[in-house]
Amino acid sequence: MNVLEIDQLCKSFGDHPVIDGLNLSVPEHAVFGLMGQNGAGKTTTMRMVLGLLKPDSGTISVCGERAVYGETAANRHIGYLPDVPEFYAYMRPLEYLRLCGEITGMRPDRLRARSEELLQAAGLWEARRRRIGGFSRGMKQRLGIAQALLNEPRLLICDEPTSALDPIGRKDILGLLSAARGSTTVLLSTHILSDVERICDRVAVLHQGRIVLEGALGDIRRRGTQDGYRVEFADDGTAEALAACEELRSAGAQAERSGSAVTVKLPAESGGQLLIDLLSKRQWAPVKLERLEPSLESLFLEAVQ
Ligand SMILES: Nc1ncnc2c1ncn2[C@@H]1O[C@H](COP(=O)(O)OP(=O)(O)OP(=O)(O)O)[C@@H](O)[C@H]1O
Repeated sequence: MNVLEIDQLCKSFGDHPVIDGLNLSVPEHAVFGLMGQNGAGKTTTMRMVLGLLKPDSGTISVCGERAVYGETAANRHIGYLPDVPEFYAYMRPLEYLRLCGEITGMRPDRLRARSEELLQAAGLWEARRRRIGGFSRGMKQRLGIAQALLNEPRLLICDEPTSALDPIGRKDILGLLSAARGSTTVLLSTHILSDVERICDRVAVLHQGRIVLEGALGDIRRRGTQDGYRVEFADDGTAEALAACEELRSAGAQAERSGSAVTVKLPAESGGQLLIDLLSKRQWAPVKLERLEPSLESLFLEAVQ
């Protein structure tokens, strides 16, 4: 079942179309990375899912329930972590969670148990007597996740949750989001590709208002239009000869030499056979031949160019 379904969504600001026929399905229990350049419309999309912004057209369903601008009914399925969560600085974490739980009508015994459990999971139990005003950005982000998970939402939406954090803070947040996948579905917007590679099982790239690339991370890698190899020789001369080889160029390949190794990028349809045939015909025996996994960065750049 899909926790989130977006169908033909459009949104313009003035005469500037930001979202232009967006379709997106987020399956249950995925950690789904919504990628896009600055200004691609990731936050705009999330605000429409939360009913905070009115789409010009199109539909959004959360757990089968229509999300409507200005109405909060579909939001009971959603936990939301904004990029910079705001807190009352004078409060302590348990007080803050109690306030949030009371606002949404949680039962007092359930609220207490859930708050304690989430503070432990977020690594904030030791800090439970400190005021939030003295928390680091990473601690605030972890408290934000605890708060967003309080009501056991089916969908946790996080808007660039790691962008302001140092590597340790990032690792903590990614660990928490990854652990949350057992109990919820995580939709995470980001332009940090290494974060996506670390925790997401599905990704979508938003560009010019639409999804231009979408799927499971492994499938997307296989779908790249270039097939890369690294060929290493015992000497620089053979590497130079391969890099300059006319047959590679006429097959639409790119070759780049570094010392005695050559990186060859072949069009996907020609496959590695072309390279193997060439090495055998010229009797250029490599000491090492490896296939390169396309990086998410190269796939992302290919999708948005
Ligand atoms: N309320 C608004 N009024 C006018 N233009 C807006 C408004 N909100 C967003 N925009 C414009 O819509 C476009 C998409 O913005 P949005 O914040 O959704 O992008 P984003 O993908 O989240 O970017 P970033 O990664 O930089 O946060 C931008 O050009 C932005 O200037």
